[in-house]
Amino acid sequence: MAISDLALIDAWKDVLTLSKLTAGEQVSLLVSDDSNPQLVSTARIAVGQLGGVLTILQLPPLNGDVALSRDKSGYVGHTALRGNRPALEAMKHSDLVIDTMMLLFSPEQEEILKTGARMLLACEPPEVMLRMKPTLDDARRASAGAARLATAKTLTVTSKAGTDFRCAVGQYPVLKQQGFVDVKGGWDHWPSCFVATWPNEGSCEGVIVIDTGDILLPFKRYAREPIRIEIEGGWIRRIVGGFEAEYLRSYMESFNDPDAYAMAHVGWGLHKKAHWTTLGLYDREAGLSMDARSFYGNFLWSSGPNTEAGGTRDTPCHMDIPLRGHSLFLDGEPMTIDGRVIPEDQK
Ligand SMILES: O=c1ccc(O)c[nH]1
Repeated sequence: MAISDLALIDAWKDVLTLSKLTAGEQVSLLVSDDSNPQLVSTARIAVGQLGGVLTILQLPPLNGDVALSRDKSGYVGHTALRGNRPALEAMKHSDLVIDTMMLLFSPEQEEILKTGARMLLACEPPEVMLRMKPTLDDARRASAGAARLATAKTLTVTSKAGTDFRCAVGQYPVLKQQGFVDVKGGWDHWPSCFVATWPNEGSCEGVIVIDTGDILLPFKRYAREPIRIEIEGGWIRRIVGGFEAEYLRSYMESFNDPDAYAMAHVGWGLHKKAHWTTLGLYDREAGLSMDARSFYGNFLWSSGPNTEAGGTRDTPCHMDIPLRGHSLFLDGEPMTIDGRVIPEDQK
């Protein structure tokens, strides 16, 4: 449903203010051919009204001929920034980068963040961004989850459908997503609210069962039957089931890249305005489905790249799989039980 430019300009101003944009700061707005025009035009006005010094970087599209879908998260890491020194330097000299193109999982993103620039990814449909506009309350919940995750040594997950998974954590940083970026060198994504980390290398063991109705991204489909993922030593070894399992296997095989099978981030959703149901109501090409990644109490696990965590696996194949009805424990303490968030400070 359409929203007014005025509403979106106001939302940008709120999110940029939460992101501590101050007058005189250098802001780069990264745009590509499939950036949402209303997002771009309203961001320009909001940055201007807050006194930011704006540079717009328009980069050509890439990967269209190698990706198997139009989803920006369906082929990650290799971006039009590779080899483009002027654009990279502009971003490295910025205080804030607004990314409507999707640099996530690229080595260039890490290079930019190391300079202290803050980065905000923004590429969902405008009305979704408005509905899920970040608040300080989202930040409070995400910070509480992240603080608990930062001291954890083990993460275990179970479900009535048969998930029985464990891993050690602590080797990699915590990923806290709250929808705005208020720290130097920080990265965030409007809209989102969840926490995660990458398991210690080689430590993931067990089974994850994707049940009927669970979501597979970037397929943007609800599974119509269970899929059993068998994990040993940090790697997905077998994907067992019927058609759904065959589809997933076949998609992952098409990348012809062993790193696609590495376990990547694991965590739980903390957004109260994100819905499991919206995926069924939207055209599949409309956005990334941050509702699915963020809905309150999900168990979000993923496969493939870990460059975002400072690792070296930069495979373009990245699955994000948010599951319902799971129980997630840190050192035996429940964060979720059957998909319900338990700690008071994350409510
Ligand atoms: O915002 C995001 C989007 C995808 C992902 O894997 C992590 N965070």
